[in-house]
Amino acid sequence: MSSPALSIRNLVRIYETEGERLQVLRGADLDLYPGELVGLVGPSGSGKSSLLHAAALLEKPTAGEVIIEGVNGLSLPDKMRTAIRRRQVGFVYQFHHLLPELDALENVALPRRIAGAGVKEAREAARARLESLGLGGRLDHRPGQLSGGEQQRVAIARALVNDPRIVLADEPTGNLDPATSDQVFDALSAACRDAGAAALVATHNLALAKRMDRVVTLVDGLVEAYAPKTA
Ligand SMILES: Nc1ncnc2c1ncn2[C@@H]1O[C@H](COP(=O)(O)OP(=O)(O)OP(=O)(O)O)[C@@H](O)[C@H]1O
Repeated sequence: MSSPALSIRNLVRIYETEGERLQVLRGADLDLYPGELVGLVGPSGSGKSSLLHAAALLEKPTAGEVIIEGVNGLSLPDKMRTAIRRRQVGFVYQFHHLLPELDALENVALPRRIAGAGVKEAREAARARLESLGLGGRLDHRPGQLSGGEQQRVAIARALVNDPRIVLADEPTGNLDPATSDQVFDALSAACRDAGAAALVATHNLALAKRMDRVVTLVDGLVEAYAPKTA
């Protein structure tokens, strides 16, 4: 078997607010392999977003390791950690987080520009991603001129524009009606498979989760193989 695209080791996340101490992750471990699509489920408040944000190197957990390309990203100086995050990790949020004043092409090209590409290369990469997601006719539309499903597909294109090895998605269809949710999920899984990226997708939608290659669940701050409850 190939080596994992992402390994999470002994991840601990404690939130301390006004004297209150909440331990959300208690030593979570997870390996994510290239090309696989993994569902992350668990009750509201179980720590799915906390795990994804730590895995994306967006937030520093209390303890643990996030190993990408064989390196623990959490042990790196800020600049190097940011560089790995930009190059290797794509993130899709529940709400698209697109910049309202930029059109679809500019929104998708932006992370590629930030990663160092020239204007032409970034626009070409953005165009290719948007076209493969069925948005070739929407390149110059701003987010406010797009439907909810289209906005999420633009957000998926943006997450993939730097050809990351890892895609992390936090309830990417949670804000959509069931039919659109299915379409956006299909677009996300096809885009990840085409790119050979490993994907971890948090969802409350068990029907969607079961369409992934495997499902893991957060139980008492630990990652476990998903075991559906039997009646
Ligand atoms: N910055 C923070 N400060 C304090 N507590 C926080 C913070 N972020 C999250 N929490 C708490 O940590 C717990 C886990 O939150 P998290 O968002 O990771 O769960 P989740 O499984 O993604 O939930 P949901 O399914 O509702 O999105 C929750 O009880 C939440 O209130």
